[in-house]
Amino acid sequence: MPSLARLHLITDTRPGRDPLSVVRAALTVAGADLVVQVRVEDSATDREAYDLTRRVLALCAPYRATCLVNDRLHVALAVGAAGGHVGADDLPVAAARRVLGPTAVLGATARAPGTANEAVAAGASYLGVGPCHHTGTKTGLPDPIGPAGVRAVVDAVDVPVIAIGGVTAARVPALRAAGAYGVAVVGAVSTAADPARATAALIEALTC
Ligand SMILES: Cc1ncc(COP(=O)(O)OP(=O)(O)O)c(N)n1
Ligand SMILES: Cc1ncsc1CCOP(=O)(O)O
Ligand SMILES: [Mg+2]
Repeated sequence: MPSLARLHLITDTRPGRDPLSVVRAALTVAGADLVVQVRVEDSATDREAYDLTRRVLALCAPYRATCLVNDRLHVALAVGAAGGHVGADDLPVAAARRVLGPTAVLGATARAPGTANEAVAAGASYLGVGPCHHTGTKTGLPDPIGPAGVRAVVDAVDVPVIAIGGVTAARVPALRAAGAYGVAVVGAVSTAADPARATAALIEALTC
């Protein structure tokens, strides 16, 4: 299995966004060094999620970039994506692992060492850890854990930690110093005036 890319771009499907053009731009810069996670609004139908994921997968394929699906693991299986990501409101990690099979990429959300350990024991192959900073992309989240919170999880597990929540290129060095393997972003790329340039800045920050 290829190693996990350090930059995870999560699709922004809020009204008025154009997730496919953002994914296209990011891929031209990052290529295989990108994970694209398809995340749709809870109100989206399975058919909408399926159609978007098929399109994202088609964009990723020529670059050999990894495509994951948030929450809806049946969609991941249906399109042949590399795996999925689950959190507290989704299938439990062990159940998600059974659904996806032993070799799929499976991410799980954690914000503390205890839940992080449980997720890894249940079969998570990476952890999404946060929110690290305040974010305008998702509401109802607990307080940000900052780089120190990331460090606490990193020290507890032996899988890659992907920091999420308010991540910008400027914030990457502190997160990497805290032991984060990589970062997941929505707004830093999708609301940028130039998503390709924003992707390049994140890649550069992650490679320093
Ligand atoms: C890489 C990564 N980390 C965390 C999340 C959040 O997942 P979850 O807690 O299930 O929340 P939703 O994204 O489903 O609203 C993620 N998607 N990706
Ligand atoms: C889905 C999710 N889970 C925790 S923060 C977040 C949103 C991250 O978006 P942004 O990169 O715009 O802060
Ligand atoms: Mg979820």
